[in-house]
Amino acid sequence: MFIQFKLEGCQLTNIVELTNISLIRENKLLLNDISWEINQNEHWCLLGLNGCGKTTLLNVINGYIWPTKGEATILNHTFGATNLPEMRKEIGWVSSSLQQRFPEDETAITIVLSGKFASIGLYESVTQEEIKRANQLLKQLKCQHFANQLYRTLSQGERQRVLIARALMASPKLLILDEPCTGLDLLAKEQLLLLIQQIAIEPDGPTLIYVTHHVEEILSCFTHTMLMKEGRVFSAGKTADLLTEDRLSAFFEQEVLVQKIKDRTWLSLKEKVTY
Ligand SMILES: Nc1ncnc2c1ncn2[C@@H]1O[C@H](COP(=O)(O)OP(=O)(O)OP(=O)(O)O)[C@@H](O)[C@H]1O
Repeated sequence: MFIQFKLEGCQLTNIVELTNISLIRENKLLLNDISWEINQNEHWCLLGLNGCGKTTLLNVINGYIWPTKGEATILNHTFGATNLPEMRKEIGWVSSSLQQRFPEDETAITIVLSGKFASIGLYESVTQEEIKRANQLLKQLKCQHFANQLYRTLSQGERQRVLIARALMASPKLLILDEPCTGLDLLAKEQLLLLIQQIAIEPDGPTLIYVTHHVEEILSCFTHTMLMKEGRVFSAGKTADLLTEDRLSAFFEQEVLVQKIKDRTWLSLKEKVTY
């Protein structure tokens, strides 16, 4: 078994339930009537071009941005009638923007331990049990050899793995991975994807939302995919039904060639890019 997860508390219905979410900022419609349902036993990939609203949507799911219209229920917490900080403890979030926010002088293991309290920096005392779990997570994410190294001295790939260990520290029910492969070389990226695949197939592991620009990062564990475009849902459903030449050509508004190699989908343009 990769990592032992404990899902505690009441039985969940849906993991994410967004109904007709719209968001207006500075007279711009950033999210346009988005409905999205994520059930247990599903893992989703969110694919979209730059600026289509992916990060904005994740901020709505985490309760950091309040939608202008629509309803959101995340892990049984209905916005407007819930304690958002409590809800956030059940959500792990890894993004490269988070990488810059940690104190310079903290070690990898301290960063992982802070995940228990969903804090940037460790301000609470920790138990031996928690230290044991942090070490176990570091080991399972292949980071044990730099557990006591200063976080600021780690490479980008090493930091991403530490941040995933941190996100898992509180046994989240939902784990959001926002472009975790940004800046990684080919091997570091494939190693990280392998670890993500292992987390996804854990029987009691968290539901995953994986955000990317790159179709080839959509692993076989991602049962469902949402294609997002200009603040809207372009298509959503079973991954196998979405990653077709017709659908992706319509999505990119450009003829694409789809190649399936070893459970992964690779895209290239049939013609030169058009503007
Ligand atoms: N507070 C704001 N006011 C006005 N426009 C905003 C605001 N926040 C975001 N935007 C705009 O909303 C759009 C969506 O931004 P968002 O960061 O969600 O995109 P994204 O899909 O995550 O992009 P990327 O893949 O490049 O990270 C962008 O055009 C951005 O400029």
